[in-house]
Amino acid sequence: MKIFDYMERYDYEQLVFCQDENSGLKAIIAIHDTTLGPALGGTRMWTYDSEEDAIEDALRLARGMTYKAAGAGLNLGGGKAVIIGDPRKDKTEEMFRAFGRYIQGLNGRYITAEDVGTTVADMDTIHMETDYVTGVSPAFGSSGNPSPVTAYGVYRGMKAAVKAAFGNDDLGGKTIAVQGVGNVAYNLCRHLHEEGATLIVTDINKDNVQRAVDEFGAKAVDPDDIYNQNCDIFSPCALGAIINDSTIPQIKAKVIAGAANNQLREERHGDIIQEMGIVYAPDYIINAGGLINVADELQGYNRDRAMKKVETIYDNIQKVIEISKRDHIPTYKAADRMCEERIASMQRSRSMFLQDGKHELSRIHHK
Ligand SMILES: NC(=O)c1ccc[n+]([C@@H]2O[C@H](COP(=O)([O-])OP(=O)(O)OC[C@H]3O[C@@H](n4cnc5c(N)ncnc54)[C@H](O)[C@@H]3O)[C@@H](O)[C@H]2O)c1
Ligand SMILES: CC(C)C[C@H](N)C(=O)O
Repeated sequence: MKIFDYMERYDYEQLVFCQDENSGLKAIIAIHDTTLGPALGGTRMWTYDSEEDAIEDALRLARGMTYKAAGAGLNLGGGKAVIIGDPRKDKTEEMFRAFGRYIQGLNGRYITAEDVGTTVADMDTIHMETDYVTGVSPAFGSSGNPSPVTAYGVYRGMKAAVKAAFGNDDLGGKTIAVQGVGNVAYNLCRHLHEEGATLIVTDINKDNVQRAVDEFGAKAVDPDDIYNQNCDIFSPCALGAIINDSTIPQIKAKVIAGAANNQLREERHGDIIQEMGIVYAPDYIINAGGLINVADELQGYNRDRAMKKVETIYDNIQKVIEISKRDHIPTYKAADRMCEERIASMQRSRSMFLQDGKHELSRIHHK
């Protein structure tokens, strides 16, 4: 991979490599765009096959966060971090504290939170070294685990997409195939089950599957069989790039709405599913609930205020679908357009000089 070529193509600001021999930390922090504010995005811990895979994941996820924050109406930029390692075996206090010190060194350009493979306890450890971390334990006045809030946002966004596809937003009686029933999807399944949906689930983790079977009466299928299920909605809630050349021909659902980041392997896959008449709820719009929730910590966390903002995901999905119809473009392009327009217009307004500008880090700096 030619790193500068890649960074130039999507206009990345910064890529930081963190190495600490003592703790074994090998991490990458990618900052995509800070036009709207400091870059906020989670830290993923994963056993990457190669360093190149880890760099690419950090870069792709960081760019997604720029769009996620812009689409959700937040004054935040996009960034993401990855730690190379097995979250079940390789975590230590030294590692996360070393990582926290690297974040502190960026002096607020990047703020972290949870992602796949990291937990509230990890954020608490990072918090020993830096204030630039969210999703910390409620005991610190923070918002805690973002996953249930992400799940609620996905549930609301799914209803908006279902309304566009079926004429009303009732999920009762709908069959929903859920890929991955981890932190977010477990909570999502609870909302769907409560509304009377029939669930089909899969996961590579057998305990997670069993929990969904036991608690929500879900039907379990093998991971490779989730795409071709007879269902109304396909909900990808595991990892990215699962909408691709080999899965698309199998999909029978009328709606794709799930929590996973970077669901389209390539943009052209978004064009293909649009042509098939599938309503695709763009990932970074529908899964913004966790970001909205942790971002609220920067103002002094208020759960009611955060949840009110999470409700707007329903409206945002509707807005994207309207733009898609108006401009005759797929929903993923409509979402990009909506977010890019906001960033560009804020960029223009920020060129105006203010002697002492207010920004998102005021809370931290005025402590
Ligand atoms: N946690 C959040 O608040 C949040 C917010 C926005 C987006 N997301 C995204 O949502 C997705 C899920 O996040 P999470 O926090 O629930 O993670 P998680 O690790 O708790 O859950 C993911 C689940 O997917 C399963 N899985 C992995 N590969 C699979 C495969 N090939 N087939 C089937 N199952 C597979 C895992 O075993 C796990 O149970 C991720 O893509 C994450 O980036 C999460
Ligand atoms: C809680 C968020 C800041 C991070 C989350 N993992 C996301 O991708 O949106």
